[in-house]
Amino acid sequence: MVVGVLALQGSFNEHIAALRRVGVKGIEVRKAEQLEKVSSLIIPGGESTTMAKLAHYHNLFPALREFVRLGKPVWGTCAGLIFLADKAVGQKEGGQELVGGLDCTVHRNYFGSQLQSFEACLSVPELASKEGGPETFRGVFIRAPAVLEAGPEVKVLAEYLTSSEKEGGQGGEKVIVAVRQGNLLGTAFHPELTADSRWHSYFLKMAGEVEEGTSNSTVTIASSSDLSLPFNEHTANDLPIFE
Ligand SMILES: NC(=O)CC[C@H](N)C(=O)O
Repeated sequence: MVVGVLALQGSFNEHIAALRRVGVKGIEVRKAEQLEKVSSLIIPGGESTTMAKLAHYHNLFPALREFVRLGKPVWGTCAGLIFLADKAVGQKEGGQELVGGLDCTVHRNYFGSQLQSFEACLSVPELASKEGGPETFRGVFIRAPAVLEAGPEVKVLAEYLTSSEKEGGQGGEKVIVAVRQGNLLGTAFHPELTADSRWHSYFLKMAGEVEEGTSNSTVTIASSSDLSLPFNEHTANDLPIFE
């Protein structure tokens, strides 16, 4: 399986490295014709406004929309989630172009500025292995978006309980941070910045099922030896800066 990774801006190298760790080749996609060579696509985190400008410049939007429309598997992380949403709020003046397809409204910077970046332990039942592996996942949130509204076809895979007012919202509020709608997967955080490759395995399994035509919204994750690896030691101060 060859997975395309949109390589206009942001953490595309980290996704390619994460794919390599699970034994899959990821190839950089910058042009519409390169999309024809891949069966699934990851849209990385970064800065969605900049990425949208670059995608527009390279005339990629029609091909990306067609890719989604054809039912090919696409995973958007952070800025990539914003790209996939049908609607985004909190955009810069004049708005920004979206690929769409995911029946969601996202807030671009729900958790605040770069300084409000954080890590949090999330409960993700879909990531638990059959053998009873953990369902918890350490999410790295960098100036992260959140899903404000999700349509009936959207399955919520993870929520985050805000604990204080400075993280946005009123505190003690549940916000949606991971979703799946058929062939589309969206995470508000950055699994490619951790050593835990279960989200990449989840996407590959999902992509395999979409290709075989046996897709439903449930994917079984095999237990992964990667779980014993330590997480990368990111702190809010040494996280990559995405403007
Ligand atoms: N880490 C990220 O991808 C941040 C996304 C950012 N909030 C945006 O609007 O693009």
